[in-house]
Amino acid sequence: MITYKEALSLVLEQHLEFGTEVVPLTEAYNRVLAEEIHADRDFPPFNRATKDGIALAYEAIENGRLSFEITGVLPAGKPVIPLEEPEGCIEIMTGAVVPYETDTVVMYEHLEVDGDIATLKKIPEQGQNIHLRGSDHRKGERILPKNIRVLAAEMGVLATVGKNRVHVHKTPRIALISTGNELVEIDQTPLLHQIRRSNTYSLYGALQEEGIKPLHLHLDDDLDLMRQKLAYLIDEMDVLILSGGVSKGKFDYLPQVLEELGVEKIFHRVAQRPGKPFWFGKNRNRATLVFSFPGNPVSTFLNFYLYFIPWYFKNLGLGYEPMFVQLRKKIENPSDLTIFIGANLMIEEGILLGEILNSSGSGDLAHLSEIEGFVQLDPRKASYKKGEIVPFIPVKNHKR
Ligand SMILES: Nc1nc2c(c(=O)[nH]1)N[C@H]1C(S)=C(S)[C@@H](COP(=O)(O)OP(=O)(O)OC[C@H]3O[C@@H](n4cnc5c(N)ncnc54)[C@H](O)[C@@H]3O)O[C@H]1N2
Ligand code: MOO
Repeated sequence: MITYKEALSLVLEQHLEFGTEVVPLTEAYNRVLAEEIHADRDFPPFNRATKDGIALAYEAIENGRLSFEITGVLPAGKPVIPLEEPEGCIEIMTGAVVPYETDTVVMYEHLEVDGDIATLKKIPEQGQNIHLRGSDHRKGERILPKNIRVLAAEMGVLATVGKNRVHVHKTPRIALISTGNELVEIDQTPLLHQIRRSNTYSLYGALQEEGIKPLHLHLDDDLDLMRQKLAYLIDEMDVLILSGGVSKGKFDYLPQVLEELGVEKIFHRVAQRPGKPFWFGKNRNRATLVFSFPGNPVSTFLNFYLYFIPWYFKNLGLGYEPMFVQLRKKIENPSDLTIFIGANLMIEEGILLGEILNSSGSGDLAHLSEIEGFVQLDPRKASYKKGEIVPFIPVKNHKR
């Protein structure tokens, strides 16, 4: 049996090409950019007034002038007009082009306006209230790198450079498959020996958070049916995520069927709890990856965030920085497995703390909605002290 660290690095070694595609900007949200974005003009493209008021030439103030005749009005969206008289001023609105002959904008609140004469209530600073052309970015400068997620701010940046069609990485074709004869559809009333399938619904949501719409299906523990359906899915999909049927039970057929179908086992079983019987493999010809997670609800859920998410982020070139928290209480891990315990985050005096929550084990599905992630405790004779720093695997807000 391999360690969690070894298993993770074997997963992260795998690379799949999903290809790229062009989508309309309104559909680019949550996708990953496959092109660098450059400023198509200076940012801002002209000297822009940042207040409603008047534009004037500061030299006139230096010459002792406090009152200015308004010689024109300049709204945003109109071509610039010149200041004809150096002793005059132009009424200007936020977002309008500051006339070349002027260098200072004074807002209405600092003026007394009587007819077409504006008088300063106080002496302004030269150059104030002007957002200078090119001061944010120069034309041609890179303003967004490749391989970042398009979120709200990026949508705005793409819009401002006129990208109504955006080059993004394709999302992978993923099949999400539950297995097990004890599972019934969620609209059915289970008999005493049955339960509704829930694991793949958790992961359906988790994949949707990544902008992925998986194919969602169920397989009964029937060898022939499994062979037939999985053969098709291995051909058609980039990734198979399975839940259940990978431990030592008499009907745990998956490892056997997957290998029969040419999916090479990379490992089976990891020295971790929960999630130990995880089976991971790859079909080399078709480059399909198979994440076959143990069926206990917490095991499936944890392993998805432990292995699939870091792999997916790395595969797309998105950063995935490990996160750490301080333990709020002393805790032991005398076992020989890496254990993962559900925890919440809290901040005390600016320090991120992990508070461990009690749960009744890997079948405790309802508890998952209360946790923000899992703390990772490697096997160790000495106990983990209060205040010790340990890795944390976030399951909420993991998009950093
Ligand atoms: N002799 C051994 N028995 C078991 C071992 C072992 O090493 N030796 N490992 C245990 C561990 S750890 C786990 S985890 C489970 C995993 O077993 P499987 O992957 O074969 O999962 P199943 O037996 O199919 O299911 C386990 C459990 O989870 C429920 N389940 C499965 N799928 C779903 C679903 N989609 N939604 C909700 N619940 C699901 C299933 O009904 C079972 O209760 O094996 C241990 N046994
Ligand atoms: O690994 Mo199992 O996931 O302990 O319950």
